[in-house]
Amino acid sequence: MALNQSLPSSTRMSSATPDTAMLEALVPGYTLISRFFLSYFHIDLTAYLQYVVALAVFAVSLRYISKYASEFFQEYLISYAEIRPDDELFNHIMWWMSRQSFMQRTNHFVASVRANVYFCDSDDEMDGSEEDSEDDDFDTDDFSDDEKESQHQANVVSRKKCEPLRFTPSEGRHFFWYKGRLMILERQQRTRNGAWSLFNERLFLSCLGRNSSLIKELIDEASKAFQNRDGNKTVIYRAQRHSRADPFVWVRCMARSPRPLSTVILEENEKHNLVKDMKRYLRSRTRLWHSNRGIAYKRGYLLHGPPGTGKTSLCFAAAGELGLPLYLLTLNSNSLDEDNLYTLFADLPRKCIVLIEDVDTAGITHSRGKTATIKSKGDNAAGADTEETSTEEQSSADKPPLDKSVKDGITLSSLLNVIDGVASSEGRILVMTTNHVDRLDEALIRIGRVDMQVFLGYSTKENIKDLFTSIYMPMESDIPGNDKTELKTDWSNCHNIEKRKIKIEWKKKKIQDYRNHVESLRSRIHPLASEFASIVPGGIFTAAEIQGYLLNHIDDPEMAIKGAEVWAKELRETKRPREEKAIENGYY
Ligand SMILES: Nc1ncnc2c1ncn2[C@@H]1O[C@H](COP(=O)(O)OP(=O)(O)OP(=O)(O)O)[C@@H](O)[C@H]1O
Repeated sequence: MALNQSLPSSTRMSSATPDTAMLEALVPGYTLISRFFLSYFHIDLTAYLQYVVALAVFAVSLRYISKYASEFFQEYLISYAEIRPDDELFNHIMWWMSRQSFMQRTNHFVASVRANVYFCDSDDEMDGSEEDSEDDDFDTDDFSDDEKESQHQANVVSRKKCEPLRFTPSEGRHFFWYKGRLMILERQQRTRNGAWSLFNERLFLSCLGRNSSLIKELIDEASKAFQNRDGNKTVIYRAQRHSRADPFVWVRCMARSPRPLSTVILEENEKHNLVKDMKRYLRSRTRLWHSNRGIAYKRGYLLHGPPGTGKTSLCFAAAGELGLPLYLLTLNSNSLDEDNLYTLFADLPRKCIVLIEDVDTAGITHSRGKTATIKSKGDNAAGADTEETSTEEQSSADKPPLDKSVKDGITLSSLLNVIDGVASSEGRILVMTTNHVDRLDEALIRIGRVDMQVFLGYSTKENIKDLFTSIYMPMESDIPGNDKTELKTDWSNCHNIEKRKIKIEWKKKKIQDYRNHVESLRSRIHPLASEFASIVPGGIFTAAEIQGYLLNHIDDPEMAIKGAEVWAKELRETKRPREEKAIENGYY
């Protein structure tokens, strides 16, 4: 013992080597730490070896015990639900959370304005701000027109600056009470290669106890609340991806008030036949009829015609009329491949409209890529329509190819497989639009893939009259007092009862004046429409062009008529070279 004490410290250290080696294995860096203590504090950790070992063993076992205890706890004592970010439910929960009072009290949250993934379409709030603006118009009546205009502008600008703030739970655990029980929401985010990706997020909802009914109730409530705010609006989804590494998925982009079918001006028969056909297809007995006969339950439409003739508008109005969500898909992206397209179609709900706009510009016209053809033959071996495919290929081969035969992304073959292959999704309505129907491959528009074609052409005299009427004819909801705008006016800051009465009387008079103006406009609108149609030539302008002109004179139909001749002449001159070129190319 005395000998050991007289030895230099380095020798003492080396005599403890087997122990330190063991400690080094348990506590990496132990040797360095003990040397540090010895040289600077003159404390020999080896003297406390048994305590250090005990501590190390305790720390290691605690790690394991806590891991197993937490697993046991999660397995047997709590219920939890995982919500994946590629599921629409993720947005429902985040939106619902943002509305809960505990989000106002929490001290770690994500703050955002409307333009984010959960709140990209708070139409309800938008409507509110529009209503306010109408009140502004009434209240600024004492000013001159210029002052009124600049005050209105100032209001609009200030409203724009005041985007509503939304707070959602940030990464980590959040505790809150729901129906008297403690709930935990855990948001986990993992970055991929340093980049944030929505798809790497995970959301867990948990509560104490093995009964998960409360979590299900919460999810149900959040989902219903989210859907209820849409009311009868047409919800629009778009295929998009969050980063280059992610696949395309359907992302809800907005919910818009449905467009009345009557505001899409074209032959009455055409649009009613289209909607009637869609309605017939959606009946449950049609589904049964198809399944009894082994006929694929799907329906395709092609809307074609020059740009600005109402193809998209018609599709949107039909979605509103049928109460279906609209799924927008563009095939132009090089990174969209057959597998991804297939997944997108597989993810569609049972009843919806898929709109593929400008299908001719997707680089898949007239030509089935070599690789894709081989692929489609392979698919046919699995039971698809072999004979038909080969005849279609023959017909395609006869035509001069307009595009490269193979492109990155979607090939014609891929598209045909997805919309009409054996495993393609059933129940959806597919609408394709094009400006150049003659450029499309026959295979794409053959009966079965496209069951009805609707041509939307330049506006006829009758269409011009209808367009004029639909733009200037006041609607019931335009009249103040017929909707909630009048009731929403805030008189609360007007405490003087007499003054208040005067204000209300004043407002009533304003409304009456506006009603008189509307009545007078209503009685004049049809003769004005006929006059406008007699000036603007039929069969030359698109509805979009005419609408654009009329919107420039939105407050003054008489002025629109006055300037119509000059406008039509000038537009015709600018269009002439385009028309000639189009005729030369055989497009129209
Ligand atoms: N037939 C129509 N009836 C009423 N409005 C129309 C009509 N056609 C076009 N419009 C108006 O013109 C604008 C453009 O219409 P829309 O996008 O539906 O045309 P489109 O044929 O789909 O054009 P594109 O081929 O360029 O996609 C919209 O604001 C729409 O209100």
